[in-house]
Amino acid sequence: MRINLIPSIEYIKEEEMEGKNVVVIDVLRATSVITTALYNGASEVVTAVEIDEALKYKDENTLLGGERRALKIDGFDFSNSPIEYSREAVFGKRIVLTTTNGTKAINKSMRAEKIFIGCMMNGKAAAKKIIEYDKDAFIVCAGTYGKFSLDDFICAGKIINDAVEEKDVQIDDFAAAALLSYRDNRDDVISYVKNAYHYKYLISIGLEDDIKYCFREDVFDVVPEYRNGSIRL
Ligand SMILES: O=C(O)[C@H](CS(=O)(=O)O)OP(=O)(O)O
Ligand SMILES: [Mg+2]
Repeated sequence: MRINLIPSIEYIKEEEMEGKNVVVIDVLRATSVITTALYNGASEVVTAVEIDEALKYKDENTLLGGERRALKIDGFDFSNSPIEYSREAVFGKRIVLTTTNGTKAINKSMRAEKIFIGCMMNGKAAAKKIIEYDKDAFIVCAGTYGKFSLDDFICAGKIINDAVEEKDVQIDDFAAAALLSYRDNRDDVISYVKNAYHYKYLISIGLEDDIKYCFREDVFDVVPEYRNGSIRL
């Protein structure tokens, strides 16, 4: 089995995903939000690319979350801060999420056989999941505004590290670079991520706690999966 890394949305070739499994990563912060919400008992997460599309889902059992320029959208229940998606807030609720990068990366991965949601907090579980299926897989980094982003890259490195420790898999050179970056920086991943544009932007608007939250490793043993229009455990 082989794991290839797609470094950002602009590198996705949708036709290459046919018959492969995919782990989509947007560690800051969409896939960290999805994993947190489902772990805390949300019934499902539906992704919407546009704000108007998300608003159409609103009903008494549905909460809207997401961001534009990393800020809460008018009329929405949550921003894109995973810390807001507590058990008290989301248990039994459907969440509709629209974000700049992560929900687009999920949408562009629809042709894959299986679509899993990965982040630092469920990295080991996500690695085990792709190994369990023993099928060629892509790790898709959402990136920021379509471009490569260090935060997703090091998270991919963590998942690849966990996968190669589990099984002797082949990896492409992007995956090897991510693996080396993770291994060289695993003792202080946040110092590595400080070099990322997106880190600096989130810090500038006061979201340091979100970054610390998202870079905790293996605190959730669940792997959300997209199936038939929504993401569930
Ligand atoms: O909320 C986030 O962290 C980003 C927003 S942006 O890149 O600053 O516009 O969204 P995401 O889709 O989770 O990367
Ligand atoms: Mg992001």
